[in-house]
Amino acid sequence: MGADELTTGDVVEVQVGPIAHGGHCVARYEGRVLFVRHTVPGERVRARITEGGPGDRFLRADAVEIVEASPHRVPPRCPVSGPGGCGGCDFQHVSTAHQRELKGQVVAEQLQRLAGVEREVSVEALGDTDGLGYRTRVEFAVDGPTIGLRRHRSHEVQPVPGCPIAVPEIDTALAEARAEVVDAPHALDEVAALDVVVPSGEDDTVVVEVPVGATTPSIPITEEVPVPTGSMAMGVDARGFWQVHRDAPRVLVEAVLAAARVEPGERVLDLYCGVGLFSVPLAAAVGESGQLIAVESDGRATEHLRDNLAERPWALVVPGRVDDLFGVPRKGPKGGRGRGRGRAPARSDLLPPSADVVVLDPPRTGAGKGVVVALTSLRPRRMVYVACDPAALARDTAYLADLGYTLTGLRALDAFPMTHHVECIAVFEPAAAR
Ligand SMILES: C[S@@+](CC[C@H](N)C(=O)[O-])C[C@H]1O[C@@H](n2cnc3c(N)ncnc32)[C@H](O)[C@@H]1O
Repeated sequence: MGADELTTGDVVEVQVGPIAHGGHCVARYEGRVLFVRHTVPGERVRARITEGGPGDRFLRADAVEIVEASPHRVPPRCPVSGPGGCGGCDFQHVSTAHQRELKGQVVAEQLQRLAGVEREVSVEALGDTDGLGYRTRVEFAVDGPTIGLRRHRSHEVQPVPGCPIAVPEIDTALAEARAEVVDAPHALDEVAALDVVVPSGEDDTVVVEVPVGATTPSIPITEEVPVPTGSMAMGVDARGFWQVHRDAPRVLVEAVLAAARVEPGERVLDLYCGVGLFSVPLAAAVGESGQLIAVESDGRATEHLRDNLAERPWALVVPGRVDDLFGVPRKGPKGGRGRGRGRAPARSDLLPPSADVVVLDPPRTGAGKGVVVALTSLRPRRMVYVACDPAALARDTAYLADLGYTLTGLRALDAFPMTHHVECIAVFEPAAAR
């Protein structure tokens, strides 16, 4: 079969090359690039094309037969994780130690390619190393009486017997929901998803029924996070943003505090702060002679943030989008006259003219050039950038370098075992100050 004619459904034998960002490996078939899932670098596999055809820049494929296996291949711990199955995990077939090596290679490759930074990256396990039983939140998709998880790049629902990467309480809740549907087959007809949450600060599992075409009720819960001074109880919505790995809140707080090296009396910005996982301990670190400014755009998260910071009146909550508050124009839709085109909005007076330390934890898209420019204009002595997407981090690392801020520290945490996701904590300092 000629490479130019390859199309969805065809099966070809390929030698698998390096890991790429996104949970797949790169392979070539007569020069054409294939992104192959369910394989490991170095393997020889038969791969079925799952997306793409003649004229496409690359094709997506699943390894459906392993001709020569990698020594890092292990039997998947989940029966529905293979080709065509649940799209939640990318690396069930890879030893957890090698998963971390692969993620380290991806972070290093992104930094090298997008920012010209040469650095070996080793990814740290969070607590246990088997990569199972860690998720405290799972949103199950519902399709009529079927409860499951979405297939890869699809809306189809794959029924699941349970979720081995979730804490056991989640499987118990799933079994109860299933039993209910057996008794009443139409019970979930108006339900789009079941969001199951196991809050660390409460005894009971919370199951949120997400209705079809209607607003989901907001259900406040309490998370309890061990911190150096004891424990902090934080209010958050059951469906609001919260770190999914049961150990991630504690480990991330420790890592951010260690990276920020905040002194009493300093002014610290915590941007994209959610309900204040970092804001609360940072406010404690600056003390009442200092100032903590916490910025978050989500309305419900901001309400929780105010409550969570209530005992620290030197902490200022600024509701709104970081880009808007800094007067950074938003990008419009491609080629269109999108919102934000034209004159930039004015910078908000709520933001200070300078800061000692900036902590930022933006969503997957990263901060972007405009925000990075605004942050460097505050002349912080340190920026701590928490990133869930290594490509966005690498792109922003390049912008920061152009503006005189060098990457001086990096930790990568395996906060999402079995998936390709990785959490990075990067430290940037002014080049001249080093
Ligand atoms: C990755 S979460 C981090 C939250 C917090 N640091 C934590 O670990 O719990 C990113 C947060 O940024 C908020 N967000 C997204 N875009 C934003 C924007 N443009 N400006 C301000 N906040 C934003 C989201 O609502 C979310 O709470």
